[in-house]
Amino acid sequence: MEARVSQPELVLVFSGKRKSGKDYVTALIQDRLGPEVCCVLRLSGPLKQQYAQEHSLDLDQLLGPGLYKEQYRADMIRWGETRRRQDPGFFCRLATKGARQPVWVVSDARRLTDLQWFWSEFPRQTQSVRVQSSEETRKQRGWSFTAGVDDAESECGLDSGVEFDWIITNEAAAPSLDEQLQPILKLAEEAASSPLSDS
Ligand SMILES: Nc1ncnc2c1ncn2[C@@H]1O[C@H](COP(=O)(O)OP(=O)(O)O)[C@@H](O)[C@H]1O
Ligand SMILES: C[C@@](O)(CCOP(=O)(O)OP(=O)(O)O)CC(=O)O
Repeated sequence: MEARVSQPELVLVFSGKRKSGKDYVTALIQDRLGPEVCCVLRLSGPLKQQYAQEHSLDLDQLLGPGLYKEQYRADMIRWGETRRRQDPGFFCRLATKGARQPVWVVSDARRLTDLQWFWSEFPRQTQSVRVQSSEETRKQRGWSFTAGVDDAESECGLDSGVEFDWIITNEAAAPSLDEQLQPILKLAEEAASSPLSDS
C-alpha cells in the first residue's frame, strides 16, 4: 500500500443520526479553525463518486442535501455495505488520501468498523464525537423515519457500544455550539501548533 506522506495531528471522527447536524457542526469547526488548519472529510464522498459512476447518476446531486440523494440512499447503503464487507477500510482510505491539514474532521462515521479504522491507523490522534438532536428537532430539519434506512446499520451502527470522547447536543435549547465546541477547538489549536511529531 502507498505510504502516507503526512500524518494528522488530530482526527475528530463525527457520527450522529440523519439531520442531527453533522455537516453543520463540522462546517462550523472548519470555519473557526480555517481551511489551512482543518479539512472536513466525508466517507460518503468516495462512496457516492463510485456509486454515481457505476450507475450513471448525477454526482453533484448525490452530494447535495436534496431529495435526489434520498431516492438512492437505501440502494447506496446496500452497495456500500458490500464494498465494506470486502474491505472495511476502503472508503476511509480513499476519503483521507489527499488530506494534508493537521486537523482532520471526519463528518460521517456510521459503523464501528469506520471508527476502528481510525483508531488503528491514528491511535494517538483519533477522538470520537457524537452529534445528537431530538427526533422533534430532526423532523423540523426535514427528517422523517424511513424503513430500511433509519433502522439499518448505516444509521444505528454506533448507537451503542462506543464511549464517545465528546458529545455535542445540537438543539436550540442546549448551550450554544460555540460554547460546547470550545474544548474541542482548543485541543485542535494546540494540536496544530505543537505537532505530536515534534515531541
Ligand atoms: N444549529 C443549527 N442551527 C441552524 N440550522 C441547523 C443547525 N444544525 C443543523 N441545521 C440545519 O439542519 C439541516 C440538517 O443538518 P445537517 O448538518 O445537514 O445534518 P446531517 O449532516 O447530520 O444529516 C441543514 O439544513 C442544516 O443547515
Ligand atoms: C450511502 C451513505 O454513505 C449515504 C450518506 O449520505 P450523507 O453522508 O450525505 O448522509 P446524511 O448526512 O446522513 O444525510 C450512507 C452509508 O451507509 O454509507
